[in-house]
Amino acid sequence: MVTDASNAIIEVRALTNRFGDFVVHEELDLDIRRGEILGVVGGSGTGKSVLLRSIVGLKRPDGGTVRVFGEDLQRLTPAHRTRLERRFGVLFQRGALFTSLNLQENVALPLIEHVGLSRPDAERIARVKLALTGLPPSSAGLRPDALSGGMVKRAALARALALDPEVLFLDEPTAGLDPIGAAAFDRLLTTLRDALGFSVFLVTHDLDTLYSCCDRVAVIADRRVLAADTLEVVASIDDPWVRDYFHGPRGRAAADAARPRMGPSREER
Ligand SMILES: Nc1ncnc2c1ncn2[C@@H]1O[C@H](COP(=O)(O)OP(=O)(O)OP(=O)(O)O)[C@@H](O)[C@H]1O
Repeated sequence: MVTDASNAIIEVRALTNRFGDFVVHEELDLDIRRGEILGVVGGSGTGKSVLLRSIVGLKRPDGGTVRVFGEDLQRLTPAHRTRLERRFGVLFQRGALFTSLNLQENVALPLIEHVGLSRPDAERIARVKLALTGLPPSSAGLRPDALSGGMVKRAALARALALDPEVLFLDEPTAGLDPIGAAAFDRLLTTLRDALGFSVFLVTHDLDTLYSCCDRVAVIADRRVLAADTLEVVASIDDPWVRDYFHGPRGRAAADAARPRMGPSREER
């Protein structure tokens, strides 16, 4: 999908984050555009999750601004901010489903808490969301510990979709899945984005995911966004981490696997 630079729904400007003396981000700029799947990559500890948390309002930045749907997050009243945050769906790295609740109850919870739906109505919608993510009706009554890793990810995605978000934040959604499960999750994400039109901020280490579903890729290095562009442009940047990541053995394998779909690379044309 080609996205329009003028259509940014989230604008991060001069963001600074630190923990004590340790500076994670310094003057970091990044846009998330309407309808895109933006992959966010970078070495371990470069601040991808902290960036996600700053945007969704879980970490107060030490400097800079985060504008979401045109509004400066820091300047909103708590009530306004809560309303705005309801337009986000978040899937955290470690699943974050309640283990004591079954899937239907897990997905229904935000609808009861944030929208005030009755339990039967919320559970009816929850079953629709579970079906959207490809889970069978029989899964609704199961608890997370009775499911495979791939099913847990789907259920967590169903919960992130509970409130029909305009932006979905995913922190390493395919971590821990086998390659077939990961590829199925990538396809599911693309299908749902195409059908529902949300935007996605996707933190990942998974090169196959970048090739199969991301419209743009942002590389975080040295406390900033080194580049945010199409995969082809980003992979051609002259930077040691980019070279190792995109052009090492795993990067070449992912590029080879994607080539039949994406066509020849720039060097091959
Ligand atoms: N609450 C915290 N207190 C202190 N330091 C923190 C806290 N949260 C994150 N950090 C530090 O900030 C840096 C960035 O963390 P973050 O989790 O965003 O990295 P990441 O790029 O997502 O890493 P990975 O790819 O390994 O998940 C790390 O050095 C981490 O130790």
